[in-house]
Amino acid sequence: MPVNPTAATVSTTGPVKIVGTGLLGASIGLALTSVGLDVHLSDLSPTAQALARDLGAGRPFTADEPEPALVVVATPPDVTAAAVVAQLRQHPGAVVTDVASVKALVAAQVQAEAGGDAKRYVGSHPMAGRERSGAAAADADLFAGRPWVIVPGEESTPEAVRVVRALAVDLGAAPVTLGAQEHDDAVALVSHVPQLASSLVAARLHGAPESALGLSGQGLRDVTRIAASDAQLWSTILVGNAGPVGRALRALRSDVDDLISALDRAATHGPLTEGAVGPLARVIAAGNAGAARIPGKHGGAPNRYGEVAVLVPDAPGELGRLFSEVGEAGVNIEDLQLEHSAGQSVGLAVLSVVPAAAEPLEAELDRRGWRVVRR
Ligand SMILES: NC(=O)C1=CN([C@@H]2O[C@H](COP(=O)(O)OP(=O)(O)OC[C@H]3O[C@@H](n4cnc5c(N)ncnc54)[C@H](O)[C@@H]3O)[C@@H](O)[C@H]2O)C=CC1
Ligand SMILES: O=C(O)C(=O)Cc1ccc(O)cc1
Repeated sequence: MPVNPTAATVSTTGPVKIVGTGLLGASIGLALTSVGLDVHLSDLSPTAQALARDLGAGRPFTADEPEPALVVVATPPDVTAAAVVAQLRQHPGAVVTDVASVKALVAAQVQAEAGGDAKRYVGSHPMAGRERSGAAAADADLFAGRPWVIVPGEESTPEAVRVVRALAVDLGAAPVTLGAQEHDDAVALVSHVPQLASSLVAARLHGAPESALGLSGQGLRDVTRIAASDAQLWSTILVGNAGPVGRALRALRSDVDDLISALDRAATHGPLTEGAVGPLARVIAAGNAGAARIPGKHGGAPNRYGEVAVLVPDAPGELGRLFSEVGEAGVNIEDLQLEHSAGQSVGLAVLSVVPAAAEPLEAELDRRGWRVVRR
């Protein structure tokens, strides 16, 4: 589904230079080249740059290129401020933004080192990504419908802010303006602690017996999806937001301590002992209330795609047959997830389709004898 705007509707003017051509840089490059903008790529790793080029995210930056109007720095957070300052110096006519997941540290370093050039810098952070790094995982539609935080510096000009907001809008995102500290506190809660929670739960599975792992279901898969994230990138993000993440983790630890006390009471004195059930139920109920506040879940903003889950027999050709029948029903598969438990004779294919196609497709697959799972 084309979710990016056409060349006629974009207000970003090129050339756009992208420094750091991994997941984020290449995704931005793909989206911008798809609407006809001139995109120049630059990466410390020649191979990362060549891969982004080969995927169609732009062409390598060379010294004879026309000056960029906009530079997007998409490097890991620990080198982002230095890269921003270098780009401000190298391109005196360009607006420079970055997409790092931490903002206060980057803003402070840019302000300290860029001097008068800081007026052309505006920080930003698209709240979109994946648990995979590198250009190979890039997607032009990555930002569609996602918030994109704009963090103007103390000295940013209104024009520089306008240019960065326009980039977010042109990539299909919804710009949200926040201060650097406000941003860092928010992402500690909605992104950085969830990453750690996922990693902590998944880490407990290391060394678990196969017989236990064989019982894994969707709940465990949901909680551990982002445990596959890149360890080096995430360590850099977490130390870059150490204060807010540490505070949020302490609050979590206090809740965990309450749970352990209640469980210890139940383990020692029996499940019905006074003070055992209450704290456990309170945590689950508080979790219900918290989860209900996440936009996009439980009647919030609509998801980008509808999902149709179908049980597929574990036999040669069955998945192919499902794809052909979805095609015959006139529905395009936008994305696919396969869930398969060891030793089971069926797998679950979760097809992402445009929302309006989900229900009719379920009905059609039912009619054709497929076992549709309504979740
Ligand atoms: N991965 C995600 O889901 C998200 C990441 N971000 C932020 O985007 C930035 C990039 O992350 P990813 O694209 O995931 O990482 P990535 O690892 O896929 O790509 C980073 C690229 O930067 C290059 N690089 C490193 N140092 C450089 C330097 N000094 N100059 C030029 N290139 C350099 C690397 O060679 C690599 O190709 C990070 O700051 C991250 O916090 C923001 C939103 C989501
Ligand atoms: O995969 C997910 O669910 C994410 O939330 C991706 C993500 C990772 C890092 C960020 O700084 C922003 C977004």
